[in-house]
Amino acid sequence: LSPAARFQLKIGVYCVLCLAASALAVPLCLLRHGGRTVRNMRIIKNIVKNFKYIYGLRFEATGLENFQIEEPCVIVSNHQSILDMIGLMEILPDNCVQIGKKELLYMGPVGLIMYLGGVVFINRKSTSNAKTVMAQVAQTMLDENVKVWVYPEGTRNGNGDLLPFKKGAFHLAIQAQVPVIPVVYSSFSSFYNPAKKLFTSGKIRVEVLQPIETKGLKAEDVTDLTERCYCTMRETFFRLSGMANEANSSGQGPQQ
Ligand SMILES: CCCCC/C=C\C/C=C\CCCCCCCC(=O)SCCNC(=O)CCNC(=O)[C@H](O)C(C)(C)COP(=O)(O)OP(=O)(O)OC[C@H]1O[C@@H](n2cnc3c(N)ncnc32)[C@H](O)[C@@H]1OP(=O)(O)O
Ligand SMILES: CCCCCCCC/C=C\CCCCCCCC(=O)OC[C@@H](O)COP(=O)(O)O
Repeated sequence: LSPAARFQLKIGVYCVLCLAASALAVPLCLLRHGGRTVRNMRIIKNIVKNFKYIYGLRFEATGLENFQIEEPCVIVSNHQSILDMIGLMEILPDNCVQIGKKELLYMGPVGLIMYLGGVVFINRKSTSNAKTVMAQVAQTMLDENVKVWVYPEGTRNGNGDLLPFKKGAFHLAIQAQVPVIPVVYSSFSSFYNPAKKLFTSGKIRVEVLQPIETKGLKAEDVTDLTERCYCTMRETFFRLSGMANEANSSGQGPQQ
């Protein structure tokens, strides 16, 4: 097989795996919990945690103790690829839902299992709709003691840097007055690069950073909080990826 064909095959197998595992997990979740609840995430996590063995991926996680807080929080992490879902499930704390684009809901069993796991779907093309949904999430996370995982770049980005952050996650944290916990995954580029049709086994370093408190912060502090988080995560990304010098280059660019 050519490298391109091998790459396509591995991605194809990943999609089939996700579809098949979701089709298996749907009845398990329905039988165990009867419907849509964050408790289904445990079932999903236990299944997805095995995917890494198929692809020879190894995770080295540090700072997991930073998840051990009683209150809800907003977890923000970098987003490089559809493979991030494996890294997400590797360290996902209990009672944690993700924010996802609404298009994911239409991926057959994969959409259904995300729905059953409590994923909150937003319409990225409508800021006002996304804001309304996020405001409801702020209330729910307090009422039900739920953590929320957001990809603040708002889209996948495998170019070896972080995209400027969108502000939704930080509005959410300030509205709910809960801490932000940044999580950074090292660059996949040494083992996964769609442009070069590269997809081999590899090691991913992941660091859960210390919570950033938001108590007392107001809407006008969102930009500053976003920038602080971005700078810390970008520095950590370069350090974990062995690209320490890059951290001194450009900072948080204009919002997209
Ligand atoms: C068993 C086997 C299973 C197999 C596998 C299957 C499933 C596994 C199960 C679960 C895994 C789920 C994994 C899900 C992954 C999902 C990944 C994604 O989909 S990423 C894409 C979606 N997510 C996001 O987009 C989040 C990040 N985006 C944002 O936060 C955005 O801010 C936004 C809320 C979407 C709005 O977008 P916009 O482009 O308009 O952003 P800006 O940030 O520039 O904001 C514009 C303007 O509005 C103000 N603003 C923003 N948000 C708010 C708010 N909540 N309240 C008030 N104001 C807000 C912002 O400040 C800007 O104004 P200003 O410039 O004046 O400051
Ligand atoms: C009957 C319908 C059949 C549909 C077939 C769908 C086949 C695809 C099956 C499995 C794919 C597994 C996806 C795992 C979920 C990962 C979520 C994810 O990473 O979404 C990307 C999103 O964050 C950002 O999207 P963009 O980068 O803006 O784009």
